[in-house]
Amino acid sequence: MKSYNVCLKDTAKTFTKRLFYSLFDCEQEKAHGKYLEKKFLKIVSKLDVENGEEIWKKFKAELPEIRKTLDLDAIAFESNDPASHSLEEIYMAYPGFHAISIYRLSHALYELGVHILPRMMSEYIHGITGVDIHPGATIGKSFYIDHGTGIVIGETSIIGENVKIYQGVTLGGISVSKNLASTKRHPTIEDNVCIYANATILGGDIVIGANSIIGANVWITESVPENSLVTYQTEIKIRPKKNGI
Ligand SMILES: CC(=O)OC[C@H](N)C(=O)O
Repeated sequence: MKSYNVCLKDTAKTFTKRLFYSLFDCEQEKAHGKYLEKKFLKIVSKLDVENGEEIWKKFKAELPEIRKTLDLDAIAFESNDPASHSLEEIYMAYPGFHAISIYRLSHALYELGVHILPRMMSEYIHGITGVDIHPGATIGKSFYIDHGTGIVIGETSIIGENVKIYQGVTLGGISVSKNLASTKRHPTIEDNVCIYANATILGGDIVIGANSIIGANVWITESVPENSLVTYQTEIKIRPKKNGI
């Protein structure tokens, strides 16, 4: 029987947690720098990834740029959410910001050709926040997720700059079949689009044009031109209660 090194899940969890801490906290960076390298090399060698040391060097060199991009995300959170009181609150308490942080770190590793560790990192943050962003997705600058929970962003999604999404949004595939593995299966969202709660947007050819607003609960399987407002009509009846009902 083949054995799988599943206890690496714990190692990947601690690695991801400390990587996040050290990205934003200089003291933590000093405390964990060596630890992170050691754990990274341990994980990738157990996962049969070649050139671990070279990958770590390249990844480390990308961290300052990732930090700058995340600082822009944090500003997007603070300037879009009327419920936030400071930038510090975003770093300390926002699940959406935690999720985009781990996504940007995992995406960098994915782009360096590492596959299982980035997926373990995204599953770690998925477990904490309910936000499931595949490390292969492409997400532009100043991305804002409000009320991050129940969100799914598929592997081949492409998201432009200044995009805002709310809880329950799915950017998914219209059909799921193994032979679609190397095709674009998930939508493209252009710059400045806002997608409200529980909208489901499906299909690799689907483009949501720039500056559009996608209303809550819509189900979209066709492209939307720039500057559109897409809403879902439902009929709600309100009447006085009769005999207690
Ligand atoms: C998000 C989504 O469409 O998932 C379905 C499948 N895992 C795929 O990547 O196509």
